[in-house]
Amino acid sequence: MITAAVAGASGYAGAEIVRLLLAHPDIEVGALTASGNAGTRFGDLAPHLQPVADTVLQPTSAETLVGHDVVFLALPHGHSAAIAEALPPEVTIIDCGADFRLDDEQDWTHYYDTPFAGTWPYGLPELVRAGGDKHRTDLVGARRIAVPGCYPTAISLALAPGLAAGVIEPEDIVVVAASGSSGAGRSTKPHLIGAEVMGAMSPYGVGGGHRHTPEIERNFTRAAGRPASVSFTPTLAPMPRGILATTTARAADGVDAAAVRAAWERAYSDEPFVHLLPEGRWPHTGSVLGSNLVHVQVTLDERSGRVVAVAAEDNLTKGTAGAAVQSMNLALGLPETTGLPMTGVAP
Ligand SMILES: NC(=O)C1=CN([C@@H]2O[C@H](COP(=O)(O)OP(=O)(O)OC[C@H]3O[C@@H](n4cnc5c(N)ncnc54)[C@H](OP(=O)(O)O)[C@@H]3O)[C@@H](O)[C@H]2O)C=CC1
Ligand SMILES: CC(=O)N[C@@H](CCC(=O)OP(=O)(O)O)C(=O)O
Repeated sequence: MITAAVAGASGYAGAEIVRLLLAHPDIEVGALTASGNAGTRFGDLAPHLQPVADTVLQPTSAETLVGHDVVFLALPHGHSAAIAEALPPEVTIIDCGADFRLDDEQDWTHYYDTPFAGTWPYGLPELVRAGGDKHRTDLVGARRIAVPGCYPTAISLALAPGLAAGVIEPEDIVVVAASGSSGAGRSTKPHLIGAEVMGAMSPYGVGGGHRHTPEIERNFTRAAGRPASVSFTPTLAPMPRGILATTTARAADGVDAAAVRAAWERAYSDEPFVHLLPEGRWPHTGSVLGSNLVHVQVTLDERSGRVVAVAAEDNLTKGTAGAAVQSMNLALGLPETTGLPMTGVAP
């Protein structure tokens, strides 16, 4: 058996990793850690995870994590580098935080308030690059992996096939995405209190202010093979889980609807977790909840000359914990789909 520890198990992302690991046939769940909740019985915070309900949360430190084959970090950003440095190089570390996602130090410094820690392979196996190669190749055998942000997963998977195929232009991309409130984590924030969220929607990070903007732009630049620019507006939706990302980009000259469809089919026909819906069907967050799937649809709006691609995911599953476990499978040489839910929980 392969042993795995989860740092930050008391949070939403960490608990979702535990849920997936409990269904993984090759993994034995070891230490679960927290910060202020250290010393608490895990079942008091995550009563849905009965098999480990009596596990007591330990403090988050290299001492409590060492000795496991795999360590998942689901901590606020800025806390991963010190822990990673203190663990032996042979331990597989999967970081769900932002610390190792970006490769441009200036971008990091602009959007985050901690020192730049470096760049690890990016845990989005299905994301295509210019030339057709996918990020999967970076993850096989890797010992350090950075899981993408939840918005960049849905947004990048929605539009990258068109950029890699040259059927859309990389400048002037517009993205509006709605997220359930679990995307913000478990700690109470005034704008996330039930009465503020229920029955209402609102944008935030408007005007290029959201920290996922450079991550999305970097992914699109890699897909296009030339600089991409994105206007990204996130919105908060009155639901616990799920992201619906609507992306649009200018169609390249002379491109028709068949060429657009063919680009997305080529990118995703062999992907177990990215499902291009039949023509005319549009993604719905309720259909992917609890699963590691991303549903995608694309069309050419001939009137505006823009391609519209929409993706739906569960922010906590494919948007975080599922990507973490899928990346772990690749890192350890296990079949990529092992232990990952292919079915959702609708309605
Ligand atoms: N929620 C989501 O959809 C996604 C989250 N992520 C990333 O995953 C990470 C965790 O997010 P999420 O689970 O949502 O957040 P939560 O707020 O739900 O959980 C945060 C976790 O970190 C622990 N923690 C808090 N402060 C510290 C500290 N100073 N040192 C060590 N541990 C600390 C908390 O412990 P305690 O409970 O004891 O306070 C808790 O276990 C973040 O980096 C986030 O960006 C990535 C993609 C999507
Ligand atoms: C609804 C909501 O608040 N969502 C979070 C994104 C969650 C995520 O992916 O966060 P990390 O980049 O921190 O890993 C936000 O917009 O900040």
